[in-house]
Amino acid sequence: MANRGMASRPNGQVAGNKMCQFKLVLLGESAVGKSSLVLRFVKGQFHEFQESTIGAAFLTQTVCLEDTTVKFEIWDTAGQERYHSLAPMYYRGAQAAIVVYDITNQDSFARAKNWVKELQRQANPNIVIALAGNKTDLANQRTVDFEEAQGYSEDNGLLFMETSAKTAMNVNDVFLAIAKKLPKNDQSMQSGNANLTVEPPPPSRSQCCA
Ligand SMILES: Nc1nc2c(ncn2[C@@H]2O[C@H](COP(=O)(O)OP(=O)(O)OP(=O)(O)O)[C@@H](O)[C@H]2O)c(=O)[nH]1
Repeated sequence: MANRGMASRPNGQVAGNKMCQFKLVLLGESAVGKSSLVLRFVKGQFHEFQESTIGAAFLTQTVCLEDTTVKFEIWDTAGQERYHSLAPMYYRGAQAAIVVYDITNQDSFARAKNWVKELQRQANPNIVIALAGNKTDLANQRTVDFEEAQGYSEDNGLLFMETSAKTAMNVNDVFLAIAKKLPKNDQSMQSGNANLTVEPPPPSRSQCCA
């Protein structure tokens, strides 16, 4: 999805564009589709039998805005309860988070609200949070109202979208909306010919630019 129709460098940066790098974390109950959303966004793929994440997974993807290339360093966390205590390592220092629930599972919505609370208390105070109601392709099994989640998001200053990793609905759009909302200040930008090497950073790294 990145750089379509534009001259790009090997690191995904568009020539002449400013480069900006952000750490983004995905949180949410197990099996809501966090890994599937990342796989769709990064590789354009979907697996019906996606394996449950152990610990966390790291991937990167770039998004091109008008004059800025935004590189996301994505930490896909494991949703199983036994990994809960690891989560702060991944959300600390993150500039963005996607909290995911499954629209067919009320419990996962309640869990998502708890993640939002935890982020608001313990993460970077300026963190951009998006709430994603995933599996909209299963709308006939819906148990979480769109309006309820939208109202909750408005009350809590969150971006909100319903998504489907299976059909790709709104997947790129969530990341794009986050990229647009993130502050592009001097600290997060590099000029056009910057040559970034991106290695999996330690989870506690807090600055967005190499
Ligand atoms: N129908 C449908 N199934 C989905 C969607 N997204 C994910 N799934 C399925 O839901 C299951 C769980 O997906 P994962 O991506 O592994 O979920 P996860 O939140 O990363 O789970 P953990 O790694 O355990 O935290 C898999 O069988 C996926 O194929 C979707 O949008 N629609």
